[in-house]
Amino acid sequence: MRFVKGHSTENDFVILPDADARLDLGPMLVRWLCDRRAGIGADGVLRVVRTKLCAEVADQADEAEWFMDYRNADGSVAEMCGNGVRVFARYLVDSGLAGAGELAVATRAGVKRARLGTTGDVSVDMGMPRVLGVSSTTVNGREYQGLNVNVGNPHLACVIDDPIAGLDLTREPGYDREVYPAGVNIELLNRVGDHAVSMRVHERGSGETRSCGTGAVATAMAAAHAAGETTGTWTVRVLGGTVTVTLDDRTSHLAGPAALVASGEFPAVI
Ligand SMILES: N[C@@H](CCC[C@H](N)C(=O)O)C(=O)O
Repeated sequence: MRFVKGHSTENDFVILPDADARLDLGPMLVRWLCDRRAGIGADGVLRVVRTKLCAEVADQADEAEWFMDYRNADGSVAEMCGNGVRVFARYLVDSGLAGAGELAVATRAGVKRARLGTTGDVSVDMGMPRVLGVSSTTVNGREYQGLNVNVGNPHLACVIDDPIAGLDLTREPGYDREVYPAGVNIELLNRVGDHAVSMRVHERGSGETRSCGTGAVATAMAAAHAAGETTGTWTVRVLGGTVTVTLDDRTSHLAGPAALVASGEFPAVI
């Protein structure tokens, strides 16, 4: 079985080319692929499959030839992955499955449109994030209030005064399971300058990661909200680099690097 390894700002993925939907991608295989000691190692898996062959997204096939079938490191399925969709687009272009320019990708959260050249950064239209209210999280015994934002997947983004560098995110932060029955991605952020924030994230299904694209959009939304703004461009610094989020009154865009770094093979039966 062939794989490609890619990342954006160190949020890393195993990419599995499966154009004809032949692969039975169960949670055990995903967990092995993502295992950093016994497997290949990644925060998640991106299966590359023809949209028309996947019943759950076949209605998007007229607009997007390829479906990003995203899985978290624990084997769970998620609706959307902002860094993943940019790495996915880079893979499609670099492998000749799509041309550079604007490129539609089917996801469980609907069609996303990426824009990229033959090299360089990838930008994606992430849609309008939905602010659903406020909620709170408990990290290292401290409670923080934040914004409940849906970016296709669920987020709780908290602007905090405590320095995020001092937080221990090795364990899952506490959250309100009535508000988030299917789990949540939790971002903690500090303002670090004019329209600039620094963010750490604990991802549902993957633990602390070095970046999260949907999390960066939720973060920009929370930072804008705290500043009394609804539009604008935000620099979001993460442990693995920097991404940019632009909010306008119709949609949001996420831009930043996306790179393919290795390829190889693993046995079909592991
Ligand atoms: N890292 C991703 C988000 C991946 C999915 C998330 N863990 C979830 O379960 O919703 C990103 O870049 O957006």
